[in-house]
Amino acid sequence: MSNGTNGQTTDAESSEARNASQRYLSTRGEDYDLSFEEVVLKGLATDGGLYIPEEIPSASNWQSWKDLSFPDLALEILSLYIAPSEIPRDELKGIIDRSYSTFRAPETTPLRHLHDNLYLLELFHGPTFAFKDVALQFLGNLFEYFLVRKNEGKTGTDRHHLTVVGATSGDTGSAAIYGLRGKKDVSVFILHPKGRVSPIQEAQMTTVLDANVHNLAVKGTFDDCQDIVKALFADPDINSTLNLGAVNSINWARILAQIVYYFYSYFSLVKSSGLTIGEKVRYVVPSGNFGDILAGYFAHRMGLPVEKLVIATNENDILDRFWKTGRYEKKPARGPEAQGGLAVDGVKAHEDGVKETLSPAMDILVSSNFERLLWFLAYEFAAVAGMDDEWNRRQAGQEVAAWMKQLKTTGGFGPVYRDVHSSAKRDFESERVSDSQTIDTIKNYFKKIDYVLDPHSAIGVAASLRSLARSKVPHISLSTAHPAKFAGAVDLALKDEPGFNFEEKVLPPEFLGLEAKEKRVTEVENDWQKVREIVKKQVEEELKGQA
Ligand SMILES: Cc1ncc(COP(=O)(O)O)c(C=O)c1O
Ligand SMILES: N[C@@H](CCOP(=O)(O)O)C(=O)O
Repeated sequence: MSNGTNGQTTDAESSEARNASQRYLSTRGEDYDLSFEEVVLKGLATDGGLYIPEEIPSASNWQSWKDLSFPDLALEILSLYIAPSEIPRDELKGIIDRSYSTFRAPETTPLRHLHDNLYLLELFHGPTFAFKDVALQFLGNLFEYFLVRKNEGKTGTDRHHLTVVGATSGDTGSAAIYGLRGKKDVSVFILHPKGRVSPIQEAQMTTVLDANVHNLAVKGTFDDCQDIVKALFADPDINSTLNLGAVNSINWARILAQIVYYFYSYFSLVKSSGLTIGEKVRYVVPSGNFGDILAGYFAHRMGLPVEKLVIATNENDILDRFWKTGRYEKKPARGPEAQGGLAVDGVKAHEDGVKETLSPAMDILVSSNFERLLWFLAYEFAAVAGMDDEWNRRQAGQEVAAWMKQLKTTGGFGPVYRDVHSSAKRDFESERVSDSQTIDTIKNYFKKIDYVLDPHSAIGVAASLRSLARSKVPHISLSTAHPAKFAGAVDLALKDEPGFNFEEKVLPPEFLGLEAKEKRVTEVENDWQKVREIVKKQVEEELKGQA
């Protein structure tokens, strides 16, 4: 283990200065006792696992945070996971303040009352109009902070250069690019599935012409892009020579930053409704890679009064099927969909099993962050045996490693032990929403309250309505993107509605003329070794230019 503090302290000293919630381990058990800086810069663990804190901190004083601004609340929450010996509090505050100064809404993530007990948490007021900005503005500034510190007094090839590689189904890519464009000592490579992101999302990424930004259009699906990224991280050659960094939600900092808006929206609700602090609410989260809702799980475990976290999937429903059956399986669709034809809803399914839906950012077959939840479930299961913490952690790591191996070799695993499934059902419920239900929801809310939902947020609202039929507590439904990013789906739902005009009602001035701007993008085969060569060559050129 390295000390992660620019050589100022020994390993033992820096480890001691960190609480258990500020020390990190891998979900597959082989990597442990890492610092926050190490896990942020490494992204993916050496054993292929994802980093998690050794312990989720209990925030006994959370109620005292009620009147804090978004950045001040972020400082309180993030400080529990980042030791001041790693980032002094005033410097962490500086990083946070810079990150949220770019948001258009004064509250950063405003809460809107839709009707009755249903509230919408608008997460799309950042630079790229999607919830990813909340974490990626922070991560971009965090990378910069670590690099400036590492490179102090260094010149030429002695400088630490970070090569960021990320996979996107549309939103992570542009948010990462906006968070990292023009930053010193960083090259960014974003892989998107060619033709499977919306035209605005594609333009947001490819019209950024900064020299350190590279868009790669992969002939394949989002899962193929994600697999290529993971294969690059697993390759010792490129990983160590190019210092790979992750911007996807495999990077722990992504999950961490998202915990903040669960608390913030709870306090907004307390202040704007009759809710008494301490009463329970439900959060409903449009889900794909399981990163957003996992942040809600952390908030809940830290003490936030959550009755249930409701997972809302589109027709790519691996998560929904797990909650219903206890089995986690990619399982290609049966029937006409499996032949690549049109299914009931007009949804196109590809041979690989991924369906092309109207909510493309959630067209994901394998949800990478689910692995983090599995670790906590396996830990809880192991703890029943009454052994010590170290034993429980080892057991959890072994269990997760075995499940992941089975997923890789057979395409699925399960059913998991009954107690593991029950623990998952204690905290979560799930709903699957079809394309036609998505369209109906967009239509209904436009007619009912003159509000335009994007298709992903509409999935959350449709799931919320079902959940409201089971529970009377207030529901906070997460709105994950601005509707202008998904003009096709919105237009399909609303084009015949009297009074609807996309340009006037939906399009923000920032998107005007975007698609006509100059673009830069490279088409690549669905082959990780070919991608590796492109990345290597490009970084070498950039480094030569700097030497
Ligand atoms: C607009 C939008 N909604 C929902 C999701 C799903 O979030 P998660 O992958 O964190 O589950 C994504 C992307 O992942 C997204 O871009
Ligand atoms: N929907 C995402 C897919 C990548 O997920 P991530 O949260 O792991 O980065 C996207 O829009 O790119």
